[in-house]
Amino acid sequence: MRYISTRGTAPVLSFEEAMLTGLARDGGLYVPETIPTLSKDQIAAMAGQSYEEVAFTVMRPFIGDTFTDEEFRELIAKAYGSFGHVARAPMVQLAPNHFLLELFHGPTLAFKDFAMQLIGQMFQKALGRKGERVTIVGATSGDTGSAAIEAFRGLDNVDVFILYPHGRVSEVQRRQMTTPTELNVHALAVDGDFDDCQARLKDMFNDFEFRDGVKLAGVNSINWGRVLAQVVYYFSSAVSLGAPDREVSFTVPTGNFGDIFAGYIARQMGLPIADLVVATNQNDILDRCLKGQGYHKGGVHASISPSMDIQVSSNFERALFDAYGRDGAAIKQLMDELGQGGFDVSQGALQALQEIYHSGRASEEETSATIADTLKTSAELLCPHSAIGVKVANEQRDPAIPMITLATAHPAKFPDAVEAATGVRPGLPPRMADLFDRDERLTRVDNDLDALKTLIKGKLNA
Ligand SMILES: Cc1ncc(COP(=O)(O)O)c(C=O)c1O
Ligand SMILES: N[C@@H](CCOP(=O)(O)O)C(=O)O
Repeated sequence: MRYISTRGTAPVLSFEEAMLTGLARDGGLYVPETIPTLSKDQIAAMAGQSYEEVAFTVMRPFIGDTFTDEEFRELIAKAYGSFGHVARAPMVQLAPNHFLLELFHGPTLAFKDFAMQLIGQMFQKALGRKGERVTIVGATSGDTGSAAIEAFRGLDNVDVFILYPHGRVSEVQRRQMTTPTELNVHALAVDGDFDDCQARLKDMFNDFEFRDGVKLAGVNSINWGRVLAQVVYYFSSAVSLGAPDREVSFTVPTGNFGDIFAGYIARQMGLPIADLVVATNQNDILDRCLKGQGYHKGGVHASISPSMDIQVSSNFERALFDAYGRDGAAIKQLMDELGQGGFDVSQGALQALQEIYHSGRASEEETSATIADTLKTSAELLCPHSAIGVKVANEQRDPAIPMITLATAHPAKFPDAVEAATGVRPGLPPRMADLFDRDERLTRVDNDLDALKTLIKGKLNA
């Protein structure tokens, strides 16, 4: 299996190389050269299997000879062993033919744990045998950072720096990043929004002297391994509702487009998915674009679903790459235009996108109302991101086709928004009960590439 860049001019890499490289050297994102498919029988055989067995079947064709089967099974087992639910990704029913896929039973209570726990294991194995050390820099609107710090804290071969927007993540998210005591992990509070953090991260990857000097690696969904691990729960949930003999649809609360893109990959692999619905908050650039209004940046507005406060949606580049017939030069041109403020999508590419993705948005009021309604009608306490999914799914779903809405975080990560909507303050699980008593360690830093590079180099040399 070989990996190519969405901008067409970076070296073609193996899975291991793509995983450890992060952003392609031409500024693009790595994608598999071809998408392997699973037969109907292979998908049907997943019924009744453990999450770990499904994970092995789904991911194995993508990893080439990076790990032996035995090694890969062991890494998967270690990754999901710490999850708080035996099913790993259980489902509950909200209404006839509407299901909620709970992706928040991992160690940091968000869907990011599914990929990050595995990436942590894969990095450790791959770097350990090469005898190499890398510097991971990540950008977060709250959940990627906490999941990455949890997955990599204390590991031998990595130093981790997480850039988060100062004052724009929930207190639980911030404390998950700032309270671990292991000295190889660092939380950096940037004076800016998430788009600024992600832009500075990509600047670092595009600064080859810095990149090569610190051996930069990435664990955002820039990294193909992140997307790959998220493909698995599309299979496990669809099969439990009757796939491959029955079609299902998915609604996905969306920001950086990694999670919904994983759904698209599942569909390309042969999973019968009728609709893939993108659900955004008031930062609705993706909804507007998919409705034919072009991709034009506005400001990022802080919301009660802070993890989705994103305008420059990194993985949309992967979706555009396929919609433009895998024309790397066309994608480079669009991304250059995005740097100047935005671009219009060609008619053919828009049609290709609309054949795959539907979309909707939820305002702040609609998000709160959905949290309250869902508690009343289904006794389910939603986080604001999941509520956006449920609101959009309710509007768009075909009652004849099972709809699976992804619940991307535990409500206790966003207690203020949930309490304001319902009067109920969700509590953290007992293992995190002392989160608010722990000391915090963070560094404030300007939204400035040189300041960040100096800070990171200084900490590495300390
Ligand atoms: C809780 C939560 N929901 C949804 C999203 C959106 O996921 P994606 O960025 O993969 O679109 C994120 C962050 O990315 C998140 O943290
Ligand atoms: N919502 C994310 C934003 C980063 O997304 P990623 O999937 O590219 O890591 C977060 O919580 O940080």
